Amino acid sequence: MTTTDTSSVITVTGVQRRYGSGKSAFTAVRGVDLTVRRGELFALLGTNGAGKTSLLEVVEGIAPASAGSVRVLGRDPYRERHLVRPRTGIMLQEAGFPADLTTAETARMWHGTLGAPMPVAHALELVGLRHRASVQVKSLSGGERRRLDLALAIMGRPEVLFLDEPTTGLDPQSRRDAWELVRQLLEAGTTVVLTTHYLEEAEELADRLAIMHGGRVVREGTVAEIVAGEPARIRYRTSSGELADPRTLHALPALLTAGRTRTGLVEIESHDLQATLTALLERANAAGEALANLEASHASLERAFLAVAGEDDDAAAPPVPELATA
Ligand SMILES: Nc1ncnc2c1ncn2[C@@H]1O[C@H](COP(=O)(O)OP(=O)(O)OP(=O)(O)O)[C@@H](O)[C@H]1O
Repeated sequence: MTTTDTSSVITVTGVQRRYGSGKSAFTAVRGVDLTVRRGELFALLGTNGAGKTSLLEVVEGIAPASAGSVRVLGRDPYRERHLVRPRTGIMLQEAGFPADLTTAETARMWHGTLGAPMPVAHALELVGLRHRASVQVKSLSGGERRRLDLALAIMGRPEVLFLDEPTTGLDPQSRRDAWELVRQLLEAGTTVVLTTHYLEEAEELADRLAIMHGGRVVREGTVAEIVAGEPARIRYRTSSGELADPRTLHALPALLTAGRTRTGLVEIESHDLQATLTALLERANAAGEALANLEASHASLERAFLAVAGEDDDAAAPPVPELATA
């Protein structure tokens, strides 16, 4: 157990999660170590089926780990659920409240289960749902339901908030409103763990993030740290002259690859954008060549994600060790 660092609100050590048994057993989480610090937003990204929800459920205390250990606020969230749950807020992918209740009735019902909740009207106000208070849940739009889920998750003023794909189905304005609300919660000191398929959301909100693939964390750090490991890219179009032939570019400094896109652009990958671009432009100027549609960009989180998604599940992965006792 690693709870000596008081700034760590969540510590995940060697966690595995296995479904089924015998020959049909499947290990969805294959040995994950993570730390989430107090007051930060930690985003968990990953390809479909990477194991994000499987891991999150263990951290939320909804399911036990098959191996390894988890501490949330210094406690085991599964075995000591009664101590941890009142201090956390959980927004699942599917909430599953009775569809015949109205928005306000649902919120009041939930309100009754909490220790020191904020008033129902305030929670609905924060997510922009007050005007829908008397509408039955089944008549809410998909995005309005997500906002109701969010209202319920924050109603108990949690110290740690888990948001599993909170803005799926929200229109762009509602998504930005939800981000603003999350920012306010962070400013008030809430620790947030978020899963999302919207990389822009992670770029906007995350202090640190992890990318999962095949049951493991394969990248972890700030957005800048993760992106720094990926090459920068230069593209241009030129129909004649030596710069039109990618094979003549091999002498450019910091060059990784040079080739052509399907649409005929010359595409260069570099590990030092400034050095490569400077040398390229000097050559173009000396030769009097015009580089049309010139584009130079550092790697984005999307590029880092796509690189992960293209990695073979087992190529870099050591075998999962035999399960230790949870
Ligand atoms: N109850 C279960 N029994 C067997 N396998 C399961 C079960 N739940 C999930 N899995 C498998 O575990 C793997 C991880 O699933 P999980 O839902 O954790 O992934 P995810 O990263 O949240 O995916 P997504 O982004 O698609 O929501 C998947 O291959 C899934 O099929």
